[in-house]
Amino acid sequence: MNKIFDQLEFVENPLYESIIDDLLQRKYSVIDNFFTAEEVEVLRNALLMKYEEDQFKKSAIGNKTNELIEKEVRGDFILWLNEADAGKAEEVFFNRLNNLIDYLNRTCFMGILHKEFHYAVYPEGTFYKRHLDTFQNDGRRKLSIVCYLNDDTWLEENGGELTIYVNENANEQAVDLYPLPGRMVIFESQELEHEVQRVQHSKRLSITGWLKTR
Ligand SMILES: O=C(O)CCC(=O)C(=O)O
Ligand SMILES: [Fe+2]
Repeated sequence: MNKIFDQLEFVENPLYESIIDDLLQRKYSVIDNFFTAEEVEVLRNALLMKYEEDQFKKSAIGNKTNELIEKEVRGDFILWLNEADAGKAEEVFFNRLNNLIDYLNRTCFMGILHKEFHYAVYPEGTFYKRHLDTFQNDGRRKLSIVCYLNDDTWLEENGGELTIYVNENANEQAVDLYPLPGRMVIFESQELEHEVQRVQHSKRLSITGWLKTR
């Protein structure tokens, strides 16, 4: 199909439009129920199976120092996803994300060419100290995306909030977001510092990733 038909077929998507509006206005967007309860359950089960099979690795931080210092910064365990040999669960995930990426590229000329995603498990007692995602020394990271895979028994006292630091009229404000199942948070990687508060009583499950240019 040629370009003109492509454009004629374009259908405005209200959800994606609201994400774009949020990003333009405040550099982050929170989308509850981006994934359905069933999709979250399937992804959570896939994550837990791999976690129990010991496929996860202790996360590292940009400048490799020693284990002790790393634990003081971030305590999660991760497993990178490979879209090329994704299972059924991850296929649903990538389809949904690719749709959003296509839309962003078409409507905002975002120029997103690459993406990288990993599963993450924050065991009880762990956290990720305040940082910018360019900490990982990757200037190509444009948008950070986090999708939460906890079950619906997740309680406020479990902590694990994602705190995003936003500047409003030169005042810094901390926005606390609970890792609720099906919730997706998307924010500007180069702009917003954020942290994961200490997780209590349970482990915190998610997929985190980046949309990248060039
Ligand atoms: O899990 C989250 O809410 C955020 C994770 C994060 O900041 C990161 O992996 O860089
Ligand atoms: Fe981060």
